[in-house]
Amino acid sequence: MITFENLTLKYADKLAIDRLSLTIEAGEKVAIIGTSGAGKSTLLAHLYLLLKDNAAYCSQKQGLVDSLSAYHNVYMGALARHHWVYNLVNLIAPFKKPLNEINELCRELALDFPISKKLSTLSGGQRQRVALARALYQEKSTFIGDEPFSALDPIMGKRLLDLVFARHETVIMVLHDKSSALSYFDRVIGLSQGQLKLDIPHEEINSSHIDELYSGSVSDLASDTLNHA
Ligand SMILES: Nc1ncnc2c1ncn2[C@@H]1O[C@H](COP(=O)(O)OP(=O)(O)OP(=O)(O)O)[C@@H](O)[C@H]1O
Repeated sequence: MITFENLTLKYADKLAIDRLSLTIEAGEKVAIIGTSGAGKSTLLAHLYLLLKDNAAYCSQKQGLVDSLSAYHNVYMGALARHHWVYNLVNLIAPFKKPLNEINELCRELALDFPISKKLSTLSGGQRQRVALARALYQEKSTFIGDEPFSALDPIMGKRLLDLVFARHETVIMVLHDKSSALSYFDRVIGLSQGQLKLDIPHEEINSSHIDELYSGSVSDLASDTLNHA
């Protein structure tokens, strides 16, 4: 589905991704882990650029509009599916079909308040779920998420992970939750200082691989695990 070799990405002089080669096949569920500043968000944003037509992207920045309702923020996920006149009328007087669909989606995400509520009045966890609802409402085959459950409790996070997996063929997600990375994903990729240090399939990964990546003692691991790449 996507492949690149020796990818290098910089912000001015700051190296963020360092000669990274990667292939991700359609249907894979890939977790991306690594310490803060390792280059995870930069890699994810690049993957989204490459997969844009078929992917929904839930970024850390969210890009929600505070002055609009939860309904309209979620509806933004469907803007590209409709004529601009339909979108404009729906902005002023929402149509029944998207209202019902978004009500149902918000119910699944445990957003138990009226969807007419303004974004500016929501909590961090509620905003994160509105951003997730907008991504789900895009109905794309690939989900790209940058810590999309970071503000949620673990039970809610796992419930929403199930939902994301059920609705997307391919999932590529940055997350810090070790147990989810180990138990849910087909493959775990680890970055350190912009370099690919781990690439291990589900059957072979264990928590010590992740601990070593986070403790910085991953250099020996790299040569073993990258054979799977
Ligand atoms: N807009 C920017 N301008 C300059 N440097 C940046 C910018 N965004 C990120 N960086 C730098 O690029 C490197 C990679 O950043 P990135 O956000 O991809 O890391 P990350 O692994 O996602 O971190 P975190 O877990 O904290 O979100 C870091 O050293 C960061 O300081």
